[in-house]
Amino acid sequence: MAKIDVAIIGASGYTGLELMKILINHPHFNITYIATTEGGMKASELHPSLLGVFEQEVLKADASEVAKHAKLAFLALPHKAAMGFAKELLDLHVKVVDLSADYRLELEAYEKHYCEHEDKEHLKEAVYGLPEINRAKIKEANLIANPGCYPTASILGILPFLSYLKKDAPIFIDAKSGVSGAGKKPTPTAHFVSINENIFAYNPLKHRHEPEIAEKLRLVSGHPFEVNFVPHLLPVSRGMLVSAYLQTNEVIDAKATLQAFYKNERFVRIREVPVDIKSTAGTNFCDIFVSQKGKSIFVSSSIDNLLRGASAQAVVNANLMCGFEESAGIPIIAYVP
Ligand SMILES: NC(=O)C1=CN([C@@H]2O[C@H](COP(=O)(O)OP(=O)(O)OC[C@H]3O[C@@H](n4cnc5c(N)ncnc54)[C@H](OP(=O)(O)O)[C@@H]3O)[C@@H](O)[C@H]2O)C=CC1
Ligand SMILES: CC(=O)N[C@@H](CCC(=O)OP(=O)(O)O)C(=O)O
Repeated sequence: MAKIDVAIIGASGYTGLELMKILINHPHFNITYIATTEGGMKASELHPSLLGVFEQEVLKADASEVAKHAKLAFLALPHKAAMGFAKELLDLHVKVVDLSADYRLELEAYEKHYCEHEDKEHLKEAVYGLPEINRAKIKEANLIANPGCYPTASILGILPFLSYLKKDAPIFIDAKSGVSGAGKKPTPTAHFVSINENIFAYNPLKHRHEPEIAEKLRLVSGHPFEVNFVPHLLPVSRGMLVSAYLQTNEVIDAKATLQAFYKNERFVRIREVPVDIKSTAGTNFCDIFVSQKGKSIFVSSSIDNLLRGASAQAVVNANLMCGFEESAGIPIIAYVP
């Protein structure tokens, strides 16, 4: 089978590196174009870990050049920078998997929580790339809005219980992320001295992922659940642990419900003991554990923020868009110990 040529824009960042690591060995994709804002170096100069492994030239990002070299492009750019580029690529008939938040939300919510949208036309056709809820649509899509890392872990944990939830009870989500979730640009909170042997909440009840989680739960359930979301920064490089506290209408068998819901899903694993971040680090798995006391449910999920939360999920989406096996080239062996 002929390989499909793909581009990575934003190759200098953390998710750009993870995309390269997955795509270098992918059975059906060929990296033909990689770019940063300025270009002019080799991939191994951007990321010394690629020395002797992947020496491709990094170019200055240019949409018309992408269209000459690739059928599909991964955008690993910050919000706002991504939509300008995506618009150009889509007009040139290049399929796009956008890792940023630019196409994830309905217009009104996006403009309330981010900025004015510069590509309202394509926003209408974007498909939210969480395969467990949108697999059929992803297969037909030209533009994928790859989900945020916190929303991926949160939605996957809550989804099996949505139809049993008490409609007037708020959903509480306590989330913790490794520092790579903030991207490679150093910030005061990500400084070694601030984060080492420390833990703290940030943007409690006003993080931009709260509306993303609420919107997707509403679209699946038809009910506007109140979502209360509090993220924390963990003193680790990668990994994400999300715990949700739920109330059901009736007493259900939570574990049986969870198992039945995900029985055919390759990248969701149901754990018998509370989940941990090391068992999913380096993989596309979302591990989920559930415990209950009558109608009160504790559901906890773990993902690698850079992989299931970004780059590996992006490649799963590209696999589906191109008619390949969903799991082709997707990492499944965790970085343990
Ligand atoms: N890190 C994570 O865990 C997750 C990240 N995401 C999303 O994926 C996208 C990429 O994230 P990540 O790789 O972590 O980010 P990084 O900050 O590590 O990398 C982003 C890259 O984009 C390039 N860039 C291009 N235009 C701009 C600009 N205007 N301002 C700043 N940088 C620019 C920069 O490289 P250069 O200037 O060299 O071109 C930079 O290396 C983001 O939208 C992020 O929100 C989503 C889920 C999880
Ligand atoms: C630890 C940390 O800072 N995490 C980021 C979210 C991760 C991410 O990149 O999500 P988006 O794709 O929506 O930007 C944050 O809280 O903003």
